[in-house]
Order: sequence, then structure tokens, then C-alpha cells
Amino acid sequence: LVQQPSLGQQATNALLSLKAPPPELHAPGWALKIGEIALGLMDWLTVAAKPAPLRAFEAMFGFGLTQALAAMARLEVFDGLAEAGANGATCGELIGWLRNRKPSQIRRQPVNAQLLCRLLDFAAANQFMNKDQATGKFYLNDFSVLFTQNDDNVGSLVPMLLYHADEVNYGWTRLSEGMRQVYPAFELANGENLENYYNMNPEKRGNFDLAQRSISADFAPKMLAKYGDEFKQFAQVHGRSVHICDIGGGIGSVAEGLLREFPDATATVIDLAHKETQANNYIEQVQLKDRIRFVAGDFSKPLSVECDYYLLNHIIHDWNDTMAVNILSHVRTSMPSHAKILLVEPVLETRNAYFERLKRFVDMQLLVVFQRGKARSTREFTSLLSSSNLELSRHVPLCGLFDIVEAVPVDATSKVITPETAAPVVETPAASTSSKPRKQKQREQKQQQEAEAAETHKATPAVAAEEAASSETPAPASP
Ligand SMILES: C[S@@+](CC[C@H](N)C(=O)[O-])C[C@H]1O[C@@H](n2cnc3c(N)ncnc32)[C@H](O)[C@@H]1O
Repeated sequence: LVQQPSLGQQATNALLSLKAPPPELHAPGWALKIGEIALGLMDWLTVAAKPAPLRAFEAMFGFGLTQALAAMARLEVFDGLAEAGANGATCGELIGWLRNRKPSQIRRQPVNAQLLCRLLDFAAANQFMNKDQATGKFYLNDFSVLFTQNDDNVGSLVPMLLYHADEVNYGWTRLSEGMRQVYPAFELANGENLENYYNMNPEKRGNFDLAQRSISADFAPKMLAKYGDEFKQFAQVHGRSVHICDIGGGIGSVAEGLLREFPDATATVIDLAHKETQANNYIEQVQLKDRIRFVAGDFSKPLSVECDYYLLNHIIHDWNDTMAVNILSHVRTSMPSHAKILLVEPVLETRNAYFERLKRFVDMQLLVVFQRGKARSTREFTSLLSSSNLELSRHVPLCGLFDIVEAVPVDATSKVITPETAAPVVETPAASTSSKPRKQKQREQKQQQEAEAAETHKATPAVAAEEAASSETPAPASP
């Protein structure tokens, strides 16, 4: 791709002025929906327009893209380009820069100049970065900026990339044997399940934790866009701010992100006891000790923690149906009737070819790594929830890999909290019906409409019966 230097320079300047990757665009729902449909259509056309032999070669070569990207991240090529900034850098200049650079988080190896130049040309041909053919200079582009690194690497995709390129990639090499459903492919390849593997390789665990934090950092603004108004209304109705429980919340990084977006909210993070010290250190480090509490707990056993929202972020997809119902039932038993459960999951859907492909990829990752875990469809969630005395109240797509599946107790009197249905109602000036501000009235009307729309998603006995009929294969024993 030949880039006009002036354009390339402008783009690079703009990108470098951002400390983290560009923030998500929070366009109105209808605009995102149109964008999604257009993306799906373009994706379908791109695939359909390619002759089959080309598609076959692309599929066979796909692994090389991941590994080339990982090699460049390890060699800190993208950081070199970031430092070169709008001037760009030739291959020779980049090598000089790399040789003089202090060793940093990722171990660098010595590089052979000629070989690295070939790798850079491969990267430019695949649009990982831009190349000005006239000057031979390389420039960071909107893709490679995502793989630059910073001090704590939050916001960088490098930890996520290395997780996929290393331990998960080994797992994929044993996929056919993993299909026997004795051991997950990951265990066949790495000799241990994920947890034991990380116990034996603390450096890899550190990288995995960073990868998770990067996903979490992306989640809070999306949640604000979807739940900001509802949380505000909750505070008006109940006379207090929401209390969120993050079940399987790790060291509290997701809770931290959420509480930064919702300055009045408080949170309880529940995770296994071995996370306690790390979590408390983290919560102290981010100065949220007065708002986030860590509670050691096991979601495979009854829980007793009362909250307004129970967040299960990337939890259910790690488990088979039996365990998923077990976890959901424990949450259900401890939740008050007004509370909601928010499951953050890749919901499989078929309307959009592009997202379907990404979500199916997540499903395969779960198959490779855990075997017991899977991505589920709305119908499958409906079934899991109904077996847990819950019902699906709303499906909130987040325009990406993940969605929010919202659930409420089956016997809840109302699925949506409104001033009319919530108890106890705290009279505040804003909540008094005679002088409701216009915006509040509009919000209530919108919630009413959403409640009606949610009815169409409700589990029907027929669906439940159909789902119950599809039995699940038992999970394999651990080696
Ligand atoms: C995929 S991670 C998700 C972490 C976090 N929710 C996030 O999105 O970053 C799964 C989490 O579940 C926790 N976990 C696994 N088994 C658990 C159990 N039986 N009880 C409580 N937490 C558990 C793990 O320690 C880990 O933090």
C-alpha cells in the first residue's frame, strides 16, 4: 500500500497523540445496527468474491499472520515505529533503533537485518503497517498502534496476542486429538490444564492477567453506554446508588473500571480465596478500598451476598450446562427480588456473518482450552436460566464479540425497575410524579417499551422443553 507521506504522517501523529488505542465510538443504537449489517454484508461479499483456491491458501496461511504479529511485538518493532512517529523509519533505521534500545518487558533477541526487513515487508503487505514505497519508510497505522506497549500494558493488545500465539496456539495443534473428548487439546499440547500450567509458569500467568485486564478496560465504557441511565434511575428510586457484585471478578479490575464510570456505585468482588491477597493489593493500589470489597467465595457452592446487579463477566462460557446451572442457581438463591443478573457472553447469532465468525472463533477457543466451555445461543441461555429459576429479561448486544444477557428471578413482580414498581419507593424531588422532569418521563417510557420488547425474548415452555430434550455429554475427568 503506497501511502502519501503527508497523509501517513498526519495519521501517525493523530495516533501517537493517543496514549491508549482509540476509544470506542458510542453511536446511537440504530447507527451501530446499520454499521453491523454493513460489516456483515461486506464480509460476506469479500469472502464470496474470492475464488475457492485463494480462500484455501488464506486459510492455510492464517497461522503465519498470528506468528508474524507476535514476533514483531516481541521484537518491539511497533514501539520502534511509534518512536519514529511521523518521520517513519526505514528498515535500517528501525534495526539501529532496536539495537540501541534498553531491554523492556518483552525479552528481545538479536535480529538479523536482512531477515527483519523481509518480515517488515510481509507486515506491510498484510497492512499491519503502512509503507511508502518511494522512500522505503514504514509508518505505524491504526492497526499496529493497537500492538504498541506502555508501562503497564493496559490497553495494549500485546498480552492478548502473546496468549493466543503461545499457549493457546499449541493447543490448536492438537485439535483433532482433542475431539476424542478425553482431554482438552490445550492439556494434550501443554501437559497441564490451564490453571496448573499457569501455576507452573508464573510469567505466563502475569501475561494472561494483563490480557484479561485489557478486555476489562474496554468493557466499562460499553456498560456505561447501556446501563448509565438505568443506574441513575435506580439511585433516584431507591435513594441510594447501585451495589454491583462481580462474581468470579478476579482481582477486581472489572469492578475498578465500572466504578470509575459510575462514581457513586459500590462493588463486591467474589472470587476464589487464592485471589484474595492479590485482589486486596490491587484494590488498595487503585485507591478504591472504600468502594470495593473482596470476598473469598466459591460459586460452585451457595453464595450469600446481597446486591442490586450480579455481574458474571466471561464466567458461564467457561463451563458445561450442569455447572452453568449450578452457578446461576447459587446466584439466584442469594439475590433479592429486584436484582438483576448480567452475563457478559458471546451470544451466537446468525444474522451477521462477520460477528458470527468471530463468536464461533471464541467458541472454538473454549473448546480447545477447556472443552467443557462453550459459546451459547439465546435459546441455550433461555434454557439455562429457566433451569435456574430465572428468566431472560433482555439481550443487550455490545456491538462486538460480547453481549449482555440480562436475567431476573422468575417470580420477580417486574423485570424492569421503575418508580411505579420498585419497593421501597423513596420519595425524592426527582421521583415525585407531578413534577417529573421531561427527560425522566422519557426514560420511563423507554423502559416501559423495553419491558414490552423483553416479553418477546421470554422463555416459553415449548422452548424449555425443546432445550431440555437436547442432553449434554458429561464433562471429561481431569488427567
Ligand atoms: C475467565 S476469568 C474472568 C475474570 C473476570 N470476570 C474478568 O472478566 O476479567 C474466570 C474467573 O473465575 C474465577 N473462578 C473460577 N472458579 C471459581 C469458583 N469456583 N468460584 C469463584 N470464582 C471462580 C477465576 O479465579 C477467574 O478469576
